[in-house]
Order: sequence, then structure tokens, then C-alpha cells
Amino acid sequence: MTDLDVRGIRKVYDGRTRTVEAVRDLTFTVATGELVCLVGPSGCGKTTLLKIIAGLLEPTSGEVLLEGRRVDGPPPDMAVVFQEYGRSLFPWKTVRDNVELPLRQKKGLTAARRRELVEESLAAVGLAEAHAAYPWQLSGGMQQRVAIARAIAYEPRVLLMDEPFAAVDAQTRADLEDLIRDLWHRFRVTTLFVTHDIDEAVYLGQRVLILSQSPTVVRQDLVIDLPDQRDQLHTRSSPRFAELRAQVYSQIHRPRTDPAVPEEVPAGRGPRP
Ligand SMILES: Nc1ncnc2c1ncn2[C@@H]1O[C@H](COP(=O)(O)OP(=O)(O)OP(=O)(O)O)[C@@H](O)[C@H]1O
Repeated sequence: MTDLDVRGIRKVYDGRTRTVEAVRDLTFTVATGELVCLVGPSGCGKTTLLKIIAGLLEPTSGEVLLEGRRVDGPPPDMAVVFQEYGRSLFPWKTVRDNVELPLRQKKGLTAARRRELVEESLAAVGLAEAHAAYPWQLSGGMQQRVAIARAIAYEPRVLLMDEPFAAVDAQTRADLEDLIRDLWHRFRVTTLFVTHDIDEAVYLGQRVLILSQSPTVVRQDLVIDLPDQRDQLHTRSSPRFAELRAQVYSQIHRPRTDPAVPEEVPAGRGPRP
């Protein structure tokens, strides 16, 4: 079954002085319970695409379907984890209250069930002990764990992650990558994980969607045929990992086949139909 169906998404930012075609034509699907990584160079429109999928930004053309229903605003059964954990947590609320907050918007949850979900998800990310702390008392990696716990507690149908580990150190990043694999094994939430880090995409994903430079199209939809049980040491040093990362690298850096296509359209000409 398909959870997420992205069809012909195009996005043109129409500014006063210039018009930028950020995303040209993106089409892909994510099946129920899949973990798919989306990798592309900086500025290729990953955040733009994610905002469109999350219903926060309207595409110029194309559509996103979530379980067959068109997304035209933030869907209630989707959770997003952003890169800037510092700005996504409320500093005046405790860890427990930060995780519980979105649950208060969810219909039909009793206070007891909310408490249960908060406790379970904090335990799942290894932060059961930190429930009474404030975000500013925690390290960056711990704050990002809180943001992940908040997303999981919500029991979303689809989880979107936008470069969630870009701002943490390398060791914390590796730990958080393993946490994502672990949580995905446990909860099987349909996950779309956006990153510009090729190794991270190959390590995490069942599939990697490789994006071109802006204006963006899908260069390749690559199946990651690494063993399901992955670990930082053995997986990353395996010959197959090296082959897959080389394949992603060469696709990302492949020259555009259509160099005549302008990346910026003069203002006033407007988006193409
Ligand atoms: N609100 C906006 N108005 C005009 N142009 C924009 C706007 N947001 C993004 N862009 C442009 O669209 C293109 C894609 O930006 P976007 O932030 O989606 O890329 P990205 O792949 O997420 O980048 P990064 O990896 O550096 O975070 C860029 O050229 C950017 O300058």
C-alpha cells in the first residue's frame, strides 16, 4: 500500500526581482512502513519539497496524496522533525510537556493515554530520566532526541525528517542514525528522511531517491540492498556500502543533460503552465 504519493511537483518562487524554479518535476511514492531517504546537493529544493509534502507550502503544480487524499494543509497524521531542534522545542516547557503538547491537539486521547505515550516515547529515545528537565539543560543531541520522541509519541502515519542531524557532532550523529533505524524497526512508521549526506542516506534507507541540482528532478530511485541489520562499523566498511555511495555520488555530480535549461526565469515571465 502507498502512504505517500508525490506527483509532478513543481515549485517556482515568484519574487519581486527574480523568479526561481526551485523544483521542476518530482514524482515518487513511499509505501506503508518504508524508510526512504532523499538526498541531493545543497539548495536543490529538499526543504521546499518537504514543506509541500507537509502541507505548509503550496506547489506551483502537481499534488501530494497521503493515503490517497490530497494534501492541502498540514495533515493531522503527519509529524515533522526539523534540523533546528533549538527552535522547535519550547524552552519554558519541560521535556515531558514539549512531548505532550501536540498530543493535546489529537482527538480522543485521554490524559492517561497521553501520559503513557509520552513515557513510552521518552524511554524509546533513552530519555526517560530527563522528563522534568528543560530543553536548554540538555545537549544538542539530547534536544534532537526530544524532538524525535515528540514525533513518535504522536503516532503519525508518516514521519518527515528534514536534515535532523545536520547540527550535531559526528559521534552524536552516528548514535542518532542508529536510533532512527531502531525506532523504525520497532514502530514501522512510514519515514521520509531528507539529507545532503550521501553516507547517511545509504546507511539509513531502504531506498534512496537521488535528486539533481535545482531545478530539481529525481535522478535515480536506488534500492539499498544492504542487510537489514546495520551497524556503523561493519555496514560502513562493507564493499557494497562503498559501491552504493559511489553510485549516489556519481549521480548527484553528473552534469545536467539539458544545459540549455535556465535555472532562473526572468521576473515577469512567470511559471510555465
Ligand atoms: N521563500 C523563498 N523565496 C525565494 N526563493 C526561495 C525561497 N525558499 C527557497 N528558495 C530557493 O529555492 C531553492 C531551493 O531551496 P531549498 O531551501 O528548498 O533547498 P535545500 O535543498 O533544502 O537547501 P539546503 O540543503 O541548503 O538546506 C534555492 O535556490 C533557494 O534560494
